[in-house]
Amino acid sequence: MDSLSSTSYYTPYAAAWLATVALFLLARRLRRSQNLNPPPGPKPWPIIGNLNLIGTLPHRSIHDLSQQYGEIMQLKFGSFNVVVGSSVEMAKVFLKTMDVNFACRPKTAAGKYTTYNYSDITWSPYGAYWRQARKMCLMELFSVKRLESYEYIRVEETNSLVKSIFESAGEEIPLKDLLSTVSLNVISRMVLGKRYLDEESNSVVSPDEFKKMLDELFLLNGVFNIGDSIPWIDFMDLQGYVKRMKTVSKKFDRFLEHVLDEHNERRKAAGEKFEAKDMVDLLLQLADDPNLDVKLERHGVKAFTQDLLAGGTESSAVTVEWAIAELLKKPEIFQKAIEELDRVIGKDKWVSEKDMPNLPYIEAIAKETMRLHPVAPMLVPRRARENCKVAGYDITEGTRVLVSVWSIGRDPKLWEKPEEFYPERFIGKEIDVKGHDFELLPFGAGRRMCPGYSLGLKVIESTLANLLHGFYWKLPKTMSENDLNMEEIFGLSTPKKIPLLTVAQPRLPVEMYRF
Ligand code: HEM
Repeated sequence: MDSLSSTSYYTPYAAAWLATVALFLLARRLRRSQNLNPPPGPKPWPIIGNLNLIGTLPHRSIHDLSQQYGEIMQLKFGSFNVVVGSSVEMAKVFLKTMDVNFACRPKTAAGKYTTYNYSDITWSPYGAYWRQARKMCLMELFSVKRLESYEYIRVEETNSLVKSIFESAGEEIPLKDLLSTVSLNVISRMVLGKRYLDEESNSVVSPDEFKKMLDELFLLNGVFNIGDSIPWIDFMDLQGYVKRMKTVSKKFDRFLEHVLDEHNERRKAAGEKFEAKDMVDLLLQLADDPNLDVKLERHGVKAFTQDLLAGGTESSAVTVEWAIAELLKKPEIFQKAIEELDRVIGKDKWVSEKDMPNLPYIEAIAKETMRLHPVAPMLVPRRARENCKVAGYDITEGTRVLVSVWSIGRDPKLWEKPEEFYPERFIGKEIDVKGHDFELLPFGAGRRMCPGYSLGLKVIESTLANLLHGFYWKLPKTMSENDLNMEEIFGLSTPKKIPLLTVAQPRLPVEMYRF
């Protein structure tokens, strides 16, 4: 009784006290924001901020704005500050000097609904769970030894790509479809232990359906979902994206449950003699490890597996499709590539991964493609963990940070005739794509840099080299170089808007295509 009466006695005082504290904090925040010196940027509208300035290709809208406001600018997306760095100097600050402050990701609907509530690698916040995930990538999943041990898979799958192109010689080929089949097969065999998605195998999802699921996942992870910027209208799901996220994530879950069950059954049956042969085996073993700093739960294993499948499939196929499209516009580059391949490899051999250091022109084509068509034109968004100053400007905690590698790749101060596809610009230059040279960052840099970059690079370079070695490439008869549409669509990756149709003719002796 006593306690009840004392509670009611104190309630008005507590409410008044709370209101005073809230007012004090609000006033302090206001005072502080008035004293801040934010990066330059367009004046935001109430509620929407600057969202009215962002078109269907956000990287292009943001590039145009940065031409006006400079190498560091601040936009407002709904109620969130978004800072964009679009020069080598700014990329260095965000991804190197102050990387630790920007190594977090914003909370987005995509992270919540498509990756088991941020349990994957890409969307998990900076902290012990994410650090452990990166350690697993470095030590286990993408170690040099592990990648080498899977080389035979990459060779077999490239051979089967070459064979299927050979069988369609002279016909119009939708190249990206074939390329994503190869990368899906490579990654599926490395991660899941087999081509789960063979037409014949009894998979719960058909290969076509799975590719559609991956496209949808990539798109939804990159779209500008209004609810992420204006949280109080999130529940309305005005663009219908959240509904689509929930649908695609249900489909993935059904598939991943099936994969994990099969792997666990095999593990149980093998008992003590069990040996991990693919990445899911490794992840399940890690999930059983009592010494892990942070427990890896079943949904974590599913989220990591999905990240590996998605990261490994789409990006390399998109890049190789862009490379061939650029070459079809400039046939003289084909000629130079062929000269190098004939001289270094010869017509009686296919290109192996070990040959790549001897093929500087092919490497240059790959780099030039990634300069003009980076898969993630503004990387994956980061989030400021604390207030800080960059270039004399104040960046407040929670600000979303984009690094426009798309703008850096087109910066006339760095590249002569930046819009021109000109692989020669890399010949004799020590610029690599591994996060050291900030003028070319297709995989990002720093703590959040792509953990799969060496696998991605191997797949891109050797697929491209063998496609150029094995075939002459032409546009369909009804098309000229000027008809070739080079527009892109925006998502987490940036593929060609209109998939490339092309015609291949074998270039090597017929017996070379019998595997
Ligand atoms: C052409 C190939 C690839 C390209 C261009 C690419 C590009 C990128 C980029 C730009 C990022 C964001 C980096 C940042 O925020 O600074 C990233 C992150 C990531 N990539 Fe890749 N990637 C490729 C291949 C792969 C492969 C093969 C895998 C795995 C099998 C993979 C898995 C990931 C993961 C898990 C992250 C998130 C890392 C984190 O947030 O800590 N990627 N990738």
